[in-house]
Amino acid sequence: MKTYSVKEAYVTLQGEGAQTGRAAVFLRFAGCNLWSGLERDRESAVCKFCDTDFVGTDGENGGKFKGAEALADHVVSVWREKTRESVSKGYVVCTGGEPLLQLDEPAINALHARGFEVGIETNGTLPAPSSLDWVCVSPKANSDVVQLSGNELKLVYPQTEAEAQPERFAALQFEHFFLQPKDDNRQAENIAAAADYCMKHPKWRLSLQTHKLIGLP
Ligand SMILES: C[S@@+](CC[C@H](N)C(=O)[O-])C[C@H]1O[C@@H](n2cnc3c(N)ncnc32)[C@H](O)[C@@H]1O
Ligand SMILES: Nc1nc2[nH]cc(C(=O)O)c2c(=O)[nH]1
Ligand code: SF4
Ligand SMILES: [Mg+2]
Repeated sequence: MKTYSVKEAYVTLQGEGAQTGRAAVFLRFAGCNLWSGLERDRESAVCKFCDTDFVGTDGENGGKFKGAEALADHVVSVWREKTRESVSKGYVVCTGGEPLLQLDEPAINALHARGFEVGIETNGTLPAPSSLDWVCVSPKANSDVVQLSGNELKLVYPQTEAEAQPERFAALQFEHFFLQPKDDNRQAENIAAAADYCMKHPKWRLSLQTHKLIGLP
């Protein structure tokens, strides 16, 4: 039976993109294919600006889960701990790390069977199962994006590489196109640059990481 490694799982409000403000279980899988997660490897990683600790299984409600049923039961218990609505109205956002290294059809089916809608945050380097209810792809420079359709494309901005410019993605099959200012030591300039791009190219909308503004995880 497959074991799923989960860094943490908690109820918060989706802070980013078109589902901003919606209560969800954030199910953060351990591990990523574009960075080891160790600070000593950051500068040599493909993805250098990650704002997330996805190493290990030691976070809030983290752990190793044997099989899709155990994983989905755990998500139910996290949802019930916080939320006054039944699981049949539940929403789970699978993230990481890179969730598609682990999230598979049996896990999605088990979450659906318990009544959850299932969303994903992915870097797009692995194909997303078509049974997902919401697919957010966030392409990274120097990676091969294979998931070229979905609900929203959310590009961290700016990325200097030519291949990671918004123009490269604007014709792909997504309902929503977002620029999300890169959270680093140039945050103010990054927000201004993203806002300016969205004004000049109205196909794109600004995605602020609103959870960070109000102190939510
Ligand atoms: C931590 S990632 C996990 C999911 C997946 N690995 C991915 O990159 O899409 C979740 C979201 O945070 C975004 N993100 C990561 N670091 C960021 C940063 N420093 N500033 C803004 N957004 C960031 C990612 O681009 C992605 O949309
Ligand atoms: N509140 C909140 N919203 C988010 N949207 C995407 C996130 C992620 O790290 O995948 C994230 C996150 O970490 N927290
Ligand atoms: S791909 Fe996603 S999880 Fe992996 S290092 Fe980049 S932002 Fe972080
Ligand atoms: Mg995050």
